[in-house]
Amino acid sequence: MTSTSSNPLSPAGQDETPSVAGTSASASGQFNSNENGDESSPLLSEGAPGEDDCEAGESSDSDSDKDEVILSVYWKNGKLGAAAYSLQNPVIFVVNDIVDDFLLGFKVLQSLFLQIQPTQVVTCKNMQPKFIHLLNNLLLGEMESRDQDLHANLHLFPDAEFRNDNSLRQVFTLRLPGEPDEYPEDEHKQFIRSLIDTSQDSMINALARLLKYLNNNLAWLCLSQQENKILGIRNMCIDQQVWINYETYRALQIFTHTAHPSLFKWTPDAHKEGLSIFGLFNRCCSKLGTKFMRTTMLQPTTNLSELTKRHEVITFCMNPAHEDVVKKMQGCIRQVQSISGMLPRLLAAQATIPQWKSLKKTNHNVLLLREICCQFADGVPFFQEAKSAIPEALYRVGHIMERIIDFQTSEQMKRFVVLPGVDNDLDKMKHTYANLSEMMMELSPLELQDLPDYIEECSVLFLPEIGFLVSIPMWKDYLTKEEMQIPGFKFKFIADRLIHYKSPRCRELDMSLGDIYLRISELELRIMLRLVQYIQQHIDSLLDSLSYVGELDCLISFAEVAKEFGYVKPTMTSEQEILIEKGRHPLQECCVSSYVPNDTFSGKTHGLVKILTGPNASGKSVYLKQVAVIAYLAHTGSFVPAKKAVLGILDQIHTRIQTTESAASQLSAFLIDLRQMNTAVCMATKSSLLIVDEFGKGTSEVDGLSLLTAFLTHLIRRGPNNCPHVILSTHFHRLVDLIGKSPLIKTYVLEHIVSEGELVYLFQLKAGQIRSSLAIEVAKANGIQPAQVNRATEILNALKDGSSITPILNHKKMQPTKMEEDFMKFFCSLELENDPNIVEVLKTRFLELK
Ligand SMILES: Nc1ncnc2c1ncn2[C@@H]1O[C@H](COP(=O)(O)OP(=O)(O)OP(=O)(O)O)[C@@H](O)[C@H]1O
Repeated sequence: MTSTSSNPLSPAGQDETPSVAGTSASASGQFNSNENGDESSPLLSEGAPGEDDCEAGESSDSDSDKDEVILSVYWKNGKLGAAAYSLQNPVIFVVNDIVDDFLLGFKVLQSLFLQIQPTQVVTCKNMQPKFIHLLNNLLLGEMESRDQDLHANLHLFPDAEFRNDNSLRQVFTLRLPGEPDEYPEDEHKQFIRSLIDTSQDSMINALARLLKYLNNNLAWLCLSQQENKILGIRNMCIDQQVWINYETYRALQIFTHTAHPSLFKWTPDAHKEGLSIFGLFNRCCSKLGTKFMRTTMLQPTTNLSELTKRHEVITFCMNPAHEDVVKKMQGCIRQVQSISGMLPRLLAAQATIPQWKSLKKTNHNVLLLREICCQFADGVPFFQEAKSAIPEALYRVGHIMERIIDFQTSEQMKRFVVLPGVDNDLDKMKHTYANLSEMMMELSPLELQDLPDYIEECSVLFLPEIGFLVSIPMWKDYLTKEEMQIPGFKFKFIADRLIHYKSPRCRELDMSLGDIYLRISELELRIMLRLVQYIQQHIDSLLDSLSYVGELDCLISFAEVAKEFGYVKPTMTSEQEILIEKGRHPLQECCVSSYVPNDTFSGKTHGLVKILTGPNASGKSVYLKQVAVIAYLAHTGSFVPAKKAVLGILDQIHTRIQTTESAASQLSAFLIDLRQMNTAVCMATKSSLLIVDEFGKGTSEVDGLSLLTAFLTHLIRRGPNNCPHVILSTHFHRLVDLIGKSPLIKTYVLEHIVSEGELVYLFQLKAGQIRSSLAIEVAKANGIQPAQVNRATEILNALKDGSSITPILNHKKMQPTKMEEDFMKFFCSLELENDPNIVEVLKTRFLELK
């Protein structure tokens, strides 16, 4: 893999990172601490060193090995953010928020550990127990390999310290050596914002806590406050994952949230998916599949074997001979439900009957799916995995549930009812309980014998918790309290003109059988608890199986889209190349009547830097996005919209396409552009793809052109072995001349023809370069007023010739009036030479005309 996939915190990792061109010098890690030992750059500007407020014990061993790597992680709402620092490479690395959760096995957290190999971990103690448990285990593994004590290294801090506002404030206390000392507060904040994306809540929380931890442990870490030991801050890639930031996701329309159109359904969170890649691909038939697809799209992978595995499933599902099998699989998947929501209730033995039913149905269908997968295991490793991903133990779980729960009666009684044959005592009690009515019928005549003669009828009944009662219809319309008293019988209550009494016989029955219902319920509850305990042992297997089902659903969905739109399987290689034949933009091709496909060849032999020019609206942006989307899709395991695609594994996809100004970012549009460009140039390796659409248009042409030239020159100077794939479009036609010649650069235009002043777009990419964006022709074709088009043409011609341009306000006067024309004619007819009265003559004639 590429250099970024190694531990970036190692000193070697630092060396491999290129130095930075552009604004953010500190991000390069090339700065040294303040040479004068000036106290104006402390490690952190706030907080008292030497104390630590964490709950776990701290190692205060000042002689400890100083190869300390501190990782701070924060996980909330399914998003993990992290920040890390090592003493040997004193740069902070941040990992922007990324989807990770226990259903996905916290894969991101695990690869972060493998990559960073932290010696200290800082996190919030209110994280889910599963998260803390995993951290413990990971750290334990790490510590075992280093022969260190676990508890000295896991630091849990209260939740209150991870509040976004406080965290951001803490982050702004960070002073970096690249920043001028005299920066006022606002500019300092803007400087920090230009380095990291402050909208990434989890990352900011993790970073803030890391800074606080470092600040409180200066002495222990052998850092002096005078010495600035944080030399920079950089974004970090996670191993086996393609680095893509949120701006790129937005620019490529991977996800698009639009507010819900229904006024009734409107809430601040009511979003629905707009036109997006996710929307196009999501044909999953279960929530698990949709969730898996979202995660897959948020975690494009560089793992070749994983991608090959996904491709094989898609190929299988696209085969017309397997249509029925796929339908059967989908039938099962539809019945599978995500049980994570019901888990707390289930494990607390409080699951409702519908929840038990859904658990049983889910388990049953997961096993059916396993059987289908096993039938086709030969040649499809993903199906082979079904055996281990869906363990046989689940058969037993299903069998036990079926054997124990009487679903039909449970539904009627709205409580957990156990089937006969599970417990002898229970069966006996139920038998007695079932025979109670017969017994009570036999008792009624006996009770009537003991009653006064004026009472002609009675019955015996049983009420749970009250016990046995004699029920007598009212023998008079109105009965006084005294009249209701019957010797030997104790009055209980009246309901529906029936008076209920406790007789001596009832009291005896209460003693022997009265709590039978309660005992039955208690025994059934105990059986349920045992069942829950058993299920709990297999819950992880069930959750793993659900993740397998989600993945299968997602891959079937990929296959359906690939089939419908004619996508092909990309060949993934470890070479530095992107070879796409007749590529298409998956969304754009659905929006135009006929889409023109285009090729993309990038690599050492084809050139790594492509500069695209073309008239406005000739298809440059669409082409750039098309390449990025195809490259991106290939790393999700999906097929791609092209005739043929061979793609070298990419470690990062950067784009500078769309500027989303937001109040939250508090950066101007141009600063956002700069940050995106700077991040790309700093991070990109030879295996990265940079897509740049019209960088520099947010400032003056000269400034924009200069910056773009500088960024590009920096990348090209890295040579064929280190230059990333760069595809950029620009209206700065002098760019190519300014950069100079290099075999790495190839120039392209999007074909068009101008016929009789009319511009016709062909959208076909061809080698070449244009010198004009034909904006005036575009304006004409798009209904701009002829007067404005003419004036624009006039100015353009004047600029080309270098002649002067008459300001628009004087322009009208340029058109001579009739009087002026007459005057000019008269003027031309004069013999001017040697006429001393010429001025007087002219004046007189002018006044005459006026
Ligand atoms: N390959 C294509 N086939 C068919 N239509 C296309 C193709 N590419 C682009 N178009 C159409 O052209 C329109 C303009 O494309 P695009 O926005 O990419 O132009 P542009 O060159 O980037 O323009 P500008 O320089 O003004 O930003 C698209 O909205 C789409 O309708």
